[in-house]
Amino acid sequence: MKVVITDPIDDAGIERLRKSGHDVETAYDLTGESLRSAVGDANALIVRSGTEVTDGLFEAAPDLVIVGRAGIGVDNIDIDAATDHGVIVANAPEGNVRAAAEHTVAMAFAAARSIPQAHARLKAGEWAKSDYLGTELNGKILGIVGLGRVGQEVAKRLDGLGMDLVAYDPYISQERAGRLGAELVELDACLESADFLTVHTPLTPETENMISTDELDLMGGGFVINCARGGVVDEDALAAAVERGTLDGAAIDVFAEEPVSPDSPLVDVDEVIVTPHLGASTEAAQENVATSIADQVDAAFAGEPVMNALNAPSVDESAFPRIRPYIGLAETAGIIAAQLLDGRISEIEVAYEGEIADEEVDLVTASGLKGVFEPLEWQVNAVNAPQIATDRGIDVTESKRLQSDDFQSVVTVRVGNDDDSLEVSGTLFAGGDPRIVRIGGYRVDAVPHGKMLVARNADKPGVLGFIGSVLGDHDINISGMFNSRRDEPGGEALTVYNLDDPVPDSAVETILDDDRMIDVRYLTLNGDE
Ligand SMILES: NC(=O)C1=CN([C@@H]2O[C@H](COP(=O)(O)OP(=O)(O)OC[C@H]3O[C@@H](n4cnc5c(N)ncnc54)[C@H](O)[C@@H]3O)[C@@H](O)[C@H]2O)C=CC1
Ligand SMILES: O=C(O)C(=O)COP(=O)(O)O
Repeated sequence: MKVVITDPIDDAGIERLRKSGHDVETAYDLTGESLRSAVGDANALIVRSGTEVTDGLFEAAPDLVIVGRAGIGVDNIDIDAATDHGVIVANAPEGNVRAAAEHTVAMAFAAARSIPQAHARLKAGEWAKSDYLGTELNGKILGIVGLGRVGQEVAKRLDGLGMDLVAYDPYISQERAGRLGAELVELDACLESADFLTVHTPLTPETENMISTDELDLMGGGFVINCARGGVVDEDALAAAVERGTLDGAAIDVFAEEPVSPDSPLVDVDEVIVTPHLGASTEAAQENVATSIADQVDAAFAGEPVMNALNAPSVDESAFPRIRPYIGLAETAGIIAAQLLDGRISEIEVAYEGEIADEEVDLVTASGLKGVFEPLEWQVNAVNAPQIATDRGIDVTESKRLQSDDFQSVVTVRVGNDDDSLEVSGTLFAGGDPRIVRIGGYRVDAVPHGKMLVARNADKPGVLGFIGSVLGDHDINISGMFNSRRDEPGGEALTVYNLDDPVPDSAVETILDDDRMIDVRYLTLNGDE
């Protein structure tokens, strides 16, 4: 498989991918057409914050399976577009957290003691000792906006250095904040009390410019640190607030546009200290995120769960071996169900009975949907199947029942519309052998594989012989067959055939022409033609 890496990652990740046998290409600092052509035949794309992964890029890379972000922030990746194209987006949310937290602490000290400014003047030959009277962090109040992974690590470190903590994060509990020694407050209260304000939220429409002129005015002094994302703090407002003395200073690692223009007001104001997005740039962090992403790319190629997928159903690694065989079974049940129902499908139910009902089945359900959509020839996989269902106005439900009447576990895909509905159930026999055990109201025992014919007919003598002879006339060999009768003798019957040879339309028509036949469908599974 081909992996294209468009922002520098640690060699450990590249080596891991090469060891797995992938063709790894690096193509840094590209934009526009050259970026599009670099990813044209990629199966995986690995980026950091330097590559904008847009809808257009997905269009240019039709074979992409996964975009791996060797780091945390995914604001540079159009995840909706990825989902539309059936591409997994995964990040590495753990590996650089400590690096980002340490950089934040370093920036707090650097701003409080004017280290960069003093350093520059001394290097220029000036002994400016009397110009710098710093601020101690000890005893001051740290306001944290966004108490997630990085925010919490910052809290622990600065609590240990004698700061008092307040935090604003509408999505975490008071109890969790309390465990970190932080008082959870509203944003205004956080701003009013903070001597140092540090932001650690992702950049979203909600957080963009959430700290602007009015918010900075509430601080009325102190320092603002942004080692999260450019644009969470309004850059012009921040530069102006420092310049007019509303704030004592600021320390900024991330910018709305990167690389930041030398003309940016933040670069211009002396009391604003800046670093070029270095929060994650430690050896340990880079090795962590690069290897984490390499492993996830490998998993995606192998069809295994991608641990930090952001747009695909996630599965616990330890549970995956238990649900794995049901992924294919649900897909097969979906394919069969979709081909046996007439008319547009407007609802799909994926139902679980028995032991499987006790598992995390999001991925199995998504595979059932994929199966239903596959015969409709929509470009679909388990990533975009739920989205496709929503886009097409198809109601999807999932149901679970811990009891199963006949088998250890049964997965059923039911498709329906206003006129009709049809369900196909499957189970796994010992050794993981998939079997279809119910089609519509019929109990069957059919091996779902390759070329199949499903026939519904009046339960009358000679019908099976008739179908067999039509197939024989067309040189079609029957490798397996299961006949099932519903109700009383003389009612309706359903027969599932496994065949060695394809069935031409003419054979289906000849069979259907017989009065005793109700319906005949030729299906192919597992990519068979
Ligand atoms: N400078 C650098 O090199 C690095 C920057 N980062 C950035 O740091 C930021 C935080 O990363 P993590 O802590 O890992 O993310 P996280 O997802 O663990 O935490 C984010 C927190 O922000 C909170 N939040 C979301 N919307 C909010 C809002 N409107 N107001 C207040 N809180 C809100 C969430 O509830 C969550 O607790 C991200 O933007 C990430 O990209 C991360 C690593 C390195
Ligand atoms: O992980 C993050 O969110 C970061 O901001 C790190 O960005 P980078 O990988 O250094 O471009």
